[in-house]
Amino acid sequence: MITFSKPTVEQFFRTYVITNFSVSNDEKKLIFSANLNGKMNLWAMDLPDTYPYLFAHHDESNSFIKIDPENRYVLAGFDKDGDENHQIYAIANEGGLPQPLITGDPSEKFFLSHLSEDGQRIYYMTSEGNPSFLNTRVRNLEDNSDEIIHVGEVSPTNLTAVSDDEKKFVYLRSFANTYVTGFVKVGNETYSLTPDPNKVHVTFEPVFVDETIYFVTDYDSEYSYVAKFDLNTKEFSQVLSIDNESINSLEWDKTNKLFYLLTENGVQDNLYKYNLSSEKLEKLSTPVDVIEKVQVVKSGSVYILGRSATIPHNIFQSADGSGWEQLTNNRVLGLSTEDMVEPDVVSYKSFDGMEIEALLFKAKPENDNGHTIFWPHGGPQASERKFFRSMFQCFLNRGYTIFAPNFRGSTGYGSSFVKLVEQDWGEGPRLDCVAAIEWLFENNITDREKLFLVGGSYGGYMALLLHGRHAEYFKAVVDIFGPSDLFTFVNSVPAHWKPIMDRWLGDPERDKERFIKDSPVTYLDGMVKPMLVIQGAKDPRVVKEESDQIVEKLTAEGREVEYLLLEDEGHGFSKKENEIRVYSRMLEFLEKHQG
Ligand SMILES: CC(=O)N[C@@H](C)C(=O)N[C@@H](C)C(=O)N[C@@H](C)C(=O)O
Repeated sequence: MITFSKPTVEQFFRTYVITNFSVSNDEKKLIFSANLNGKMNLWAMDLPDTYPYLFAHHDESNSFIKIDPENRYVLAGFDKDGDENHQIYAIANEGGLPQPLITGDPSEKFFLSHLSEDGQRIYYMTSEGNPSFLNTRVRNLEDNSDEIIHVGEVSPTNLTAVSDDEKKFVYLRSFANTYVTGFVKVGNETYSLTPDPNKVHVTFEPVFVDETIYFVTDYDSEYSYVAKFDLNTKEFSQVLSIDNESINSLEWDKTNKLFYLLTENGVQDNLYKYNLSSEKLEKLSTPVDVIEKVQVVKSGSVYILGRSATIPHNIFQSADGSGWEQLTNNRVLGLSTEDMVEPDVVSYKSFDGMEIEALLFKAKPENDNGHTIFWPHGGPQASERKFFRSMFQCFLNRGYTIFAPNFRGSTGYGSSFVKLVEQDWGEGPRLDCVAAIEWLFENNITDREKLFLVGGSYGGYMALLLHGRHAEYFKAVVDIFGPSDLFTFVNSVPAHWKPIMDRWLGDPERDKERFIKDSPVTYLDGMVKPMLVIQGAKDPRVVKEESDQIVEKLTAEGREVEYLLLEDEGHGFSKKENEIRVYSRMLEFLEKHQG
């Protein structure tokens, strides 16, 4: 009989990511962004035909897709090599090469906010002339006029909703990830959507429904809920909350007068349907655990993009939220879901008794190499969830067990929990990681001599910090674009992040002692284990200098450090060949240091 060899790294990394999609009003065209041909491009399906064809070729990451309601053109945002300076392009309705529409100097950003119902006016935000707070402008496609309608001030300000008559505008102003206020502008009048904008809370997902603005907020609450602002009485009131779940997105079905609500519940999402007139809330079953986008079209059909731990990104459609048809067939080359690993959701007590949830991916006995990878997630105000990562499934297949804790500061566990990392990047979350490691040993999941540490972004920062302060736990460490020095990091982030750095991380002068204590570079002497550092040269969030400096300093001390720099990537690896290069190198590095 013919026997086949074990799956290769290449097999896992030939899985594609779908980052976004949009369906035309008539549901004849579905456009999605994916790296199907190795780089990120736009692909389309002429529904009900689900065979994808190349729709727009640009080889760059996409930030949005918007189809003209009259099907004359498509708008899309692209950056350059991961620099996140997204600009707005137009594509013919039949597809082709994107042509610049609202663009400027390559260092500027242009974000789509809203396209008018008739497809004639494009509302957008730009860094041009206001890099920290952003300005809002409207481009009229009929006469090509372009005017400013709002000057951002105080903090980054985003136009988030426009009424059908284009006379009322909702703006959100961010002071932190956990402090976002909303206000509506009607003529010369401005009203706060919540009773007191000076109270710390978030406001997002505003939707105009006749004379009411529905939105999501955690105003005076631990979990975010749906609230409304009555434009006639100017009154705020609560509409709907779901016990212990944070409502995260709100999609309005205009035809059936109902909302699709997406909630974040720890490591997975739930989808609900809420009928506005009957006030009936219905929980829907979904084909995936984590949903990244929901779109409801004119007919009332609902489309979702999502993934589970063993199911890569796919797009599904349902007539009414019950029963899903899978439209894309994105799968891992030659492997079934049974060949992969579904995580266990576990929890452990941290140093102060706080309960921390975590995902434990156990290597299958036939693959198990006895080693564990400890993975602190990025963000930090994000979480590790039940979503497919080709890197995880590949490493599991090679025999590594993976442990990913949702340390304090992670999202999905209420507003107070997520705030615990603010102005405390290096103490509480680090001790949660240390408690997790001890828990792995105590429960015989991991052998003391067989632990690796791998993390990206904030997870890379945590990997560096844990390495510097607790090197005894690890055999070797992989840092993927992690901040290495909080003093240099705080000054090098994108301009529109700067106004929120104080609440998020702190002030380098006021908090000098803490910045020193929590900066990985303070602990160079402790970084004695072999290390691999990976960085995208165009990363605008954690700039190349953050990795350069730690590599230079450790090399000067004679430590064992490998450095992989990718010239055409930013904060992530969007190009297939780069992804394969990065993860093959990581695997080689781990195998070399198994001992
Ligand atoms: C709204 C927003 O973008 N806020 C940013 C300050 C933010 O939280 N960004 C994170 C998603 C991020 O990029 N963090 C880096 C450091 C990481 O990936 O960990």
